[in-house]
Amino acid sequence: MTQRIEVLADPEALARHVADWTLQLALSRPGTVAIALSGGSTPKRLYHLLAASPWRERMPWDRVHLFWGDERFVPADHPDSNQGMARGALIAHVPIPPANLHPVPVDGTPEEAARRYEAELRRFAATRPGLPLFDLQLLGLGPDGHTASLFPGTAALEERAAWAIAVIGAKPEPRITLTYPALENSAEVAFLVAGADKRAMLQRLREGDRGIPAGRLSASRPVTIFADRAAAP
Ligand SMILES: O=C(O)[C@H](O)[C@@H](O)[C@H](O)[C@H](O)COP(=O)(O)O
Repeated sequence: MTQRIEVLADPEALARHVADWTLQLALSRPGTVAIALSGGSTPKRLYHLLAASPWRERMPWDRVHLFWGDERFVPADHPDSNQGMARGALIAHVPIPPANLHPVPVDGTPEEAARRYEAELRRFAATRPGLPLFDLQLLGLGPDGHTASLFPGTAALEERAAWAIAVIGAKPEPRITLTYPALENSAEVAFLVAGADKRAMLQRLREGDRGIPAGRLSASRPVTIFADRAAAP
């Protein structure tokens, strides 16, 4: 993975910078703008900003399609839901058409819900021939080196065919995660990394350490890491 890093003073500066960057990216696309969101605490401020002035007014919401890189298998109104977090921080406050929302299903069994999400992704991909699945994949970095719900030592790390799979046993609740082939199928991949507790893992990510899940991503385009100074001194 080729990567570049941008270091911002603190989480607030990081969120503002990524909000500007996301806006520019969205405005540079002529058609649909497919963004896969991440869960976690770091992007929440970004989502709040995109729902506020001046980003809210400038984003081409009618062309933006939102997906999720991973989801906890809990109802959307559960405090742990990534969809719920994005709805509360962003979606409820912007004029995005409901048809442009592509949340991960959380009904039925996790395995079957993952298959339905995969089908949704493939349907969407078919509407943009010649383009990657996503324009932007936002990712976080866990303290154990995980990204999306690709956790160390899980079978999901080896999946090269399916785009979405269920991850059972890594966390108390089942997860549904996009796999490397889907995460890598994006024009831009951006990691948002903040806080001193991420320092060691960020160092490993920067070294391209394939011993951590985040380090195994091999995107065809350079990956951008947006970090705050606490994470990247
Ligand atoms: O739903 C999730 O848990 C994630 O998508 C996960 O991969 C997250 O991005 C990292 O754990 C970083 O989370 P923080 O931003 O909270 O550190």
